Amino acid sequence: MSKENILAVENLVMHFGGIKALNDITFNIKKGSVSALIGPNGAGKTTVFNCLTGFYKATGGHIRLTTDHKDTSVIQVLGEPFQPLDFVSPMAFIKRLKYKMFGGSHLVNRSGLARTFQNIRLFKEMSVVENLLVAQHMTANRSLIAGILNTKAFREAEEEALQKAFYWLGVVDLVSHANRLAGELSYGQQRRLEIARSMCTNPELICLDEPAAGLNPSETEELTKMIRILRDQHNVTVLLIEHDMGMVMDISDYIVVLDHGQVIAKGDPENIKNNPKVIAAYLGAEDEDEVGL
Ligand SMILES: Nc1ncnc2c1ncn2[C@@H]1O[C@H](COP(=O)(O)OP(=O)(O)OP(=O)(O)O)[C@@H](O)[C@H]1O
Repeated sequence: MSKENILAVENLVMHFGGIKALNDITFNIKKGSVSALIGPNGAGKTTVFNCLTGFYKATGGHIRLTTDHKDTSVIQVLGEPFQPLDFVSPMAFIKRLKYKMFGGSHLVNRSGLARTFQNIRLFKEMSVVENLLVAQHMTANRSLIAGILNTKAFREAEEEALQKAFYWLGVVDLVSHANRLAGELSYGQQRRLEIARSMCTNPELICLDEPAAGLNPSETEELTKMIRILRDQHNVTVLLIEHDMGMVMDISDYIVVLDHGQVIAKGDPENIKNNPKVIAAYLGAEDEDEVGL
């Protein structure tokens, strides 16, 4: 894999019983890019995200995440099945067993990948700032004993977490809403809060599942600006699933198009706009004017 790629997906397969949701998906995502995964309903986009983030254990294939500090096989950290070699090498057996027992999506997040969901999944009964503090529990330097004794290190960790929460609230323009319940925010604000919450886990790659769904045009414009800020000022690579073609074409450096669980096209927006396979298969229309490309 090229050093420039933060993510390499190779021959990814996901079956649900007889349904072949993903059939041999291969694509790479370059570090520092904004890339989009598009395709018609049911093409397999969310299933790809679910395999990347550990919500599903892929049926086959490889997913390699290369961040500044780690080179991670996502499928391995999720606990892939025992392989013949494991029964020959005790070390390989122990390693596999460790991942099977303690692996999971938390390890994918620790490796530098975070996501948001198609349906907003905030803690709606908690305040805005509490949502961001919860997101930091894996990284914050805290222990039960330190909490009971209220040690200096504990207080410093609390202060740091609060500072980070307010930093990201500033980026997504929600500082003045910090103490409101998350469930009381407008839809657009909740979407921004979800992004801030993901950013509190220090990802190098963030996967956004339909971030513009339900937003009005001015909110979509704000979101587009924010995604650019993430890429340009925070060195974050962004991979998004989106049906708003205007936004996708405007913001993406690279686009992967899926249809019926297969990649039918990859390339820059100009390339994708003019690809007859995409126009016909993805949007089911011959005329690109009809489909907004
Ligand atoms: N947990 C599951 N069990 C069974 N089938 C599933 C499951 N998750 C997804 N599928 C199937 O996999 C296929 C791809 O679904 P997926 O949600 O990934 O599509 P999508 O491209 O994200 O669609 P949309 O744009 O509507 O969100 C569909 O046929 C879907 O019914």
